[in-house]
Amino acid sequence: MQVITSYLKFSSLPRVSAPPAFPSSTCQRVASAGLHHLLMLLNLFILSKYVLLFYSEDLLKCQPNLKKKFQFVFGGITKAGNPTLLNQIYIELYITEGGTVGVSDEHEVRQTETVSRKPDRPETTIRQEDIFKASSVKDKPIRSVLTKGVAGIGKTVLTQKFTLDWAEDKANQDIQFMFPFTFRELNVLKEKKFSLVELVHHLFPETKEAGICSFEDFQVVFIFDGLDECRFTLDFHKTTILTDVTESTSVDVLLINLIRGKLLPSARLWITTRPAAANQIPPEYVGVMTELNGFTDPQKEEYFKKRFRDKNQVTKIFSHIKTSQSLHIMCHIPVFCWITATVLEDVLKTREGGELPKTLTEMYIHFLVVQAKVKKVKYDGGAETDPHWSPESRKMIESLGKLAFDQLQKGNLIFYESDLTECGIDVRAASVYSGVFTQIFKEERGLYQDKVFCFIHLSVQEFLAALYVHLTFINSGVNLLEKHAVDKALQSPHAHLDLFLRFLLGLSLHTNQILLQGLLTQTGNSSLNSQETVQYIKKKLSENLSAERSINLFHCLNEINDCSLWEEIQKSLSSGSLSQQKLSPAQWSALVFILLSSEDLDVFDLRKCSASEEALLRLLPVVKVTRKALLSSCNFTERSCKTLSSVLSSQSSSLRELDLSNNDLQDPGVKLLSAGLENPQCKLETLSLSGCLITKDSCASLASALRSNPSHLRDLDLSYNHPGDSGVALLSARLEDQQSKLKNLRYGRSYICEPTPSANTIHTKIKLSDNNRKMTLVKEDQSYPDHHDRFELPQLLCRNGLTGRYYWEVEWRGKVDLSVSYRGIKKKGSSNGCRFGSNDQSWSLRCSDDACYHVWHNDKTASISSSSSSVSHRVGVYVDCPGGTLSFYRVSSDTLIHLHTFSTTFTELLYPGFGFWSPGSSVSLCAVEYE
Ligand SMILES: Nc1ncnc2c1ncn2[C@@H]1O[C@H](COP(=O)(O)OP(=O)(O)OP(=O)(O)O)[C@@H](O)[C@H]1O
Repeated sequence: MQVITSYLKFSSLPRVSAPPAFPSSTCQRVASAGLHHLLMLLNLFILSKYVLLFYSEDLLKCQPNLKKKFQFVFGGITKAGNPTLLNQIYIELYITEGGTVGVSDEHEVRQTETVSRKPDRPETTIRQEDIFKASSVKDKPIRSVLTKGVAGIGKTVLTQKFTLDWAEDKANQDIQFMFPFTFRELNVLKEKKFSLVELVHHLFPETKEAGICSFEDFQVVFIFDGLDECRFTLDFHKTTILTDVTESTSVDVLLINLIRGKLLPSARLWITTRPAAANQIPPEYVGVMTELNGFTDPQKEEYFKKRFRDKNQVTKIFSHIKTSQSLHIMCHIPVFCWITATVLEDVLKTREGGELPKTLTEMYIHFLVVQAKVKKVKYDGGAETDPHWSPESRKMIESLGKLAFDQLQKGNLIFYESDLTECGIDVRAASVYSGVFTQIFKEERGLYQDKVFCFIHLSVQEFLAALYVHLTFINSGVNLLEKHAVDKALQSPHAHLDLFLRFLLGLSLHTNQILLQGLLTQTGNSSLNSQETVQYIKKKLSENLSAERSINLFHCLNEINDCSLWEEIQKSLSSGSLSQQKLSPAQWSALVFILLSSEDLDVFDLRKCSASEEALLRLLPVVKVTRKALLSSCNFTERSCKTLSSVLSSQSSSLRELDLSNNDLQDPGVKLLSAGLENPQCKLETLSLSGCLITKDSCASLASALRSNPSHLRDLDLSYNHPGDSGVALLSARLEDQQSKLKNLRYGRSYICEPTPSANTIHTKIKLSDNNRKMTLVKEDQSYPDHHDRFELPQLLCRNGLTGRYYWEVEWRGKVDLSVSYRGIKKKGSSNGCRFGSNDQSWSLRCSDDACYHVWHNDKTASISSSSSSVSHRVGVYVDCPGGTLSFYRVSSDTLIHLHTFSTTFTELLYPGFGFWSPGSSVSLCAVEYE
């Protein structure tokens, strides 16, 4: 074989047996060679051609085996029933490039790089057959791809399709060998020793039969599916370097060296994993990171069309799914489509309408019930109306549950006969079990031709394991988990108890226990008390968990219908514990998934999560289902306008009120937005564009949009902009139009109020005059009665508690503070706790004749840029309490020039306040006219 290989090196090797073209280099050499040489070259060419034919035939032997192995999927396979062809049910999956390898302490620098590069790079999608041709890596071939995806998103099916397309000559014809491994298979070889060549021969015996012992000269692809299931410790630090493909060692050493690129460096690798286990591979060995994002809405429908060929049945089932938002959303994950299809097929057969499953646990309970029914009717000869749980089937679930739990604890996903016996499952009956509960338990021919077993999908094992823990506690009071289930899941190294925890929590709900009536002979307290668990989860969420772990805990809260979920997600996002830049696209979609399936989101306040464009784009599906979106002061640009415009023109959008105030949208942004507004589908009723730096051009596009679609918008707020007289005229014409619904138009200065100084807080040396509208710091004490609220510093609060939006204007002299403050600001003493702007209770613009303007909050200051700070003595203050903004403007010949905006969340009632620094300094409240 060595000789053959060296000849193969000489020419380029086509994978199929087509005769190779006479190499052009050979032709050139022929021209210049003598006869002797000519004959020699001819011999060599014929020999190489012969070898290629011979070898290609061997290569071809591998393909049919792979084809045979991968043409079916488990979903729907029954031993007695019809196998499902992968090509028949396959839906093209949406793979995105990007995402980061999980948290890994050793490679922080590299990770920071990856993360910080990410926002500039738009996500690109890749087709399955192009997985080694990612667009982000153009300059060199991609050696390794790591694909992350949550449980059941379709990683295995994807690798299967990739292999099948190759084996069927449909794609990637430059690859000569493809070796698809699963970590499940490899785990079984944990104790054995192999060289790489022996390992390939062992798992792909056809390569051994063909005598193929060397792969250096071929384009070889290794696929390793399910890194999360890996039971080896992959220690990249300590494992010795191995370069010899014929040297025997343990499988983990082979794997590590393949991944490092030391062993068979020419090979390409594709590894798939659930996200939490991705960090087992150091980022430097990952050429490209990709993520699987599940089905889009049309793909969900396509799935059901392919699954049920009867059109009526598809329409019936799919319209059922659509009646439950959470179910429809859940079907974004393919395995739930499969389970849903199985469940609904049964539900619709037995009863029309009725409650549809909403959570994962509910869905799997229904699935189990369906299996019990099938067993009863198909195998036990029972009638449809008989109770579906019998003492035998109860016993069977208990035994399968024990097996699932014991093996999950040990990290085993493949079992031997001895494991079954240990759980009280009769080995002889095992085949009956797999025949009966075919969709739960399947029998596979193992590597040594002995029988091995596994559950039809890992999630089914996770569900049955949780059910077993629950049953044991209810029946005997024994808690099989030595510690709190949440801790146990959080401490499991590759998050392999995450789904288990979700199911366990789900089973603690009484409503779910009812669904299991007949299997559970009694309902009762589960090992987890829902309320205590909610508190415990919230505590854990406040600790520094990885995004994956936090997201699983959100799923858990959802599973027990906890209504504070949205609040918790907001908290994590706004506190930075779930840092928005670090969330991968799939993690964002997981958050959206949780939010949409759990909450009735009437009002959505983006600022409570993160006031940014990035967050808006990620959470857009949430914006679409809310009635009122508060998006003020979020640093939006034109990009957001374009996206929001598409939401406005979407028929399915529920949005009726949109607050975009205090974003620098400017005219191009508003133009984009107007395109959405003019769409007849747009049903927006209230739009606020206050303080968006817009001019008469925006008014023109808005007026034109309102002419095209006059039937919905009622309130339009354009205050604090520069519409000019012509802009105002254009929009005022819409107010007068009979057809138009527009009733309220705000522009110019709006929300005007006049603060009233509070006599109880005013410092004794501040004199009130001009009907209490002028305040001056004087040298003499004024005669105010004693009051515990009186400031000991020369300042005062006004009486007006602010809750909405307000604007006031003042004329000032000397050195003064124009402030807003919570009422609780300290009054006594002269420390920072009392002075406006020097604490977290108050915000202040300090104006002084000589030092221009400075803003102050919490003892931190910033000066205002010189271009806008040429001092005028008239200042406008605009506060938007719900929007969390406080803006200051310089007023110059009736124009507002923006000085500064504080963006925050006001947690208490605000009060206007004024402070004075030098005797003679004064503030006068101005009368402002509505425009
Ligand atoms: N592209 C697809 N088209 C149609 N059905 C799919 C597709 N991907 C997955 N499915 C369905 O979902 C099931 C689960 O998919 P798969 O086993 O590939 O998920 P996974 O991501 O490997 O899950 P896990 O991490 O739990 O191992 C499949 O058996 C199949 O029924």
